[in-house]
Amino acid sequence: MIHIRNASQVVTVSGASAAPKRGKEMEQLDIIEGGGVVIEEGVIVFVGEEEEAGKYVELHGGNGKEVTVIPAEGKIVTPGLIDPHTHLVFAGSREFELNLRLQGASYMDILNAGGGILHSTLQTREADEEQLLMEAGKRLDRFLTHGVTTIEAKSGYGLRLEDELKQLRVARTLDSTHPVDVVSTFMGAHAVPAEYKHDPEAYVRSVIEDMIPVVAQAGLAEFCDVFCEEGVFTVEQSRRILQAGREQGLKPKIHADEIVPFGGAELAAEVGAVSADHLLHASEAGIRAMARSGVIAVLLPGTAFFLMAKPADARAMIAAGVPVALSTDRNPGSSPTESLPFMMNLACLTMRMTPAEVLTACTINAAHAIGRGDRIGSIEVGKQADLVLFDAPNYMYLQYHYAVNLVDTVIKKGRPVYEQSAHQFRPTQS
Ligand SMILES: N=CN[C@@H](CCC(=O)O)C(=O)O
Ligand SMILES: [Zn+2]
Repeated sequence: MIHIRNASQVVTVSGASAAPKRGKEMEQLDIIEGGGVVIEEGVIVFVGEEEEAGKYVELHGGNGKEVTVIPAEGKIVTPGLIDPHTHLVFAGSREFELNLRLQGASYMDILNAGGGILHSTLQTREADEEQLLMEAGKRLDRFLTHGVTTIEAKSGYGLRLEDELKQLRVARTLDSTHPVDVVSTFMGAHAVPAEYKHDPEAYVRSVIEDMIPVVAQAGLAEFCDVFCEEGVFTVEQSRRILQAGREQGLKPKIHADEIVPFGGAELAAEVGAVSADHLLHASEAGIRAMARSGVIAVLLPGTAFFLMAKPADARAMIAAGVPVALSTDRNPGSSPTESLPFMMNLACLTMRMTPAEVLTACTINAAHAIGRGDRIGSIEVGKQADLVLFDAPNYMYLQYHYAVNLVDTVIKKGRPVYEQSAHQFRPTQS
C-alpha cells in the first residue's frame, strides 16, 4: 500500500472517464486541497482529504501490509501526463534543417527537396531494431522525467512494409519493457517515399493493400494516421487510407490542416476520427463539424513554435465545443522535444488556454485521444495509479514557473519510477 500524504492540492480531473471534457468542463479540475491518495496493487483505492486518507490507511493498512508513505507537503499531485501524438521511433536527428529554415526555407520546401521526413526515412531504414530501441528508449526516459506516463507512437519513417513493421515492433518492445506505456499508430501514409515520387497513387495502393492488412493482423497498431496536406496525401487519398484502416480495425486519426487549409478537419468529422491533430489552418466549418462528431483536437503548440508559425486557434475550438488535448508531436524535424510541460506553457502563453484547460488537455482529454479514458487520465478510485508529484504549491504554478522541470516524483501503475531527488547535485566533498 502507498499513501501519498497531505499534498497541497490533489488535482483529480475527475468525472470524465466516459467522454472527454469540452467547453467550460475543461476548466473543472475537481481539486482537493490538503489531499491524500492511497494506492494498492497499482490501482487508486482512495482519494480525498488527508484526514480521511489517514483513516483509510489505518483501517485497511493492517494485517502485516507494508505502507509506504510519500510525503507530499507543499507539492501537487496530478494524473500522469499523457502524450497522444508522438513519432517516437526513428533514427538520427535533423538539426541542420534549422539553419535552412532560418535562411528562409519552409518545412515543405525541405520535404519537397527530398529532406525532412524523407531524410529521417533513409536513416531509419538503415538502422536495425537494436539501434532504434536505444534511441527511442532514451527519448522515452526523457518523457518520463517530464511527468509523462503514457504516450502514443506512430510509425511513418519506414514507408515500406518491412521498415514500418520494424518501427512498430520497437514501439511494442518499449511498451512491454519501459515504465511508460506506448500505444501504437500505423502511419505508412506519412510521406510518399522517393521510389514512388512519380506515382504517388501506387504508393497509396501499397499502403492500403500491402501494409494495413499485415499491420492489423499482426496486432501491431490500434490507430491509423495519415498526413493529409497539400503536396502529401489528398483528402480523397486520406479518406481511402483511413477507411481501409477502419475495415481492418484500426481507428482513424489525421494530421489535418497543418500547413494550409485543406479540409482535414472536415474529413476527420466525416470519417469519425478519434482525433484531428495540428489544425493550425482548420476552417470554421471544419471546427463546427468536429464539435458535432466529437472529434478531439490534438493541438501541438511546440510544432508551431519550432516552425515559427501561428498556433492553432484553441479558443475558437473550445468555444465551439471541441474537446482539446495537447501533445509534444515529438519528431526529428518540427518538434524535437520530450517536454510536455513546456508544451503546456506554450499552450497557455501562445494559445491563451487557461492553466486548468491545459491540465485537462494533458490528462483526461489526452487519454480519450488514445482510447484510454476509462483507465487513465484522472485520479479516481479504480483507475490505474499513474500519478505525478510536482514541486508546485498549486496547479497554476505549473504555467507560471515556465520552461523548467518541476517534476518531483512519477508513479506508474502504483510504483515510484522516477524521483528527482535521486538526481540532485551533491555539494562537492572536501
Ligand atoms: N507533419 C507531419 N509529420 C510530423 C513531422 C515529421 C517530421 O518532420 O519528421 C508532424 O506531425 O509534425
Ligand atoms: Zn505528427
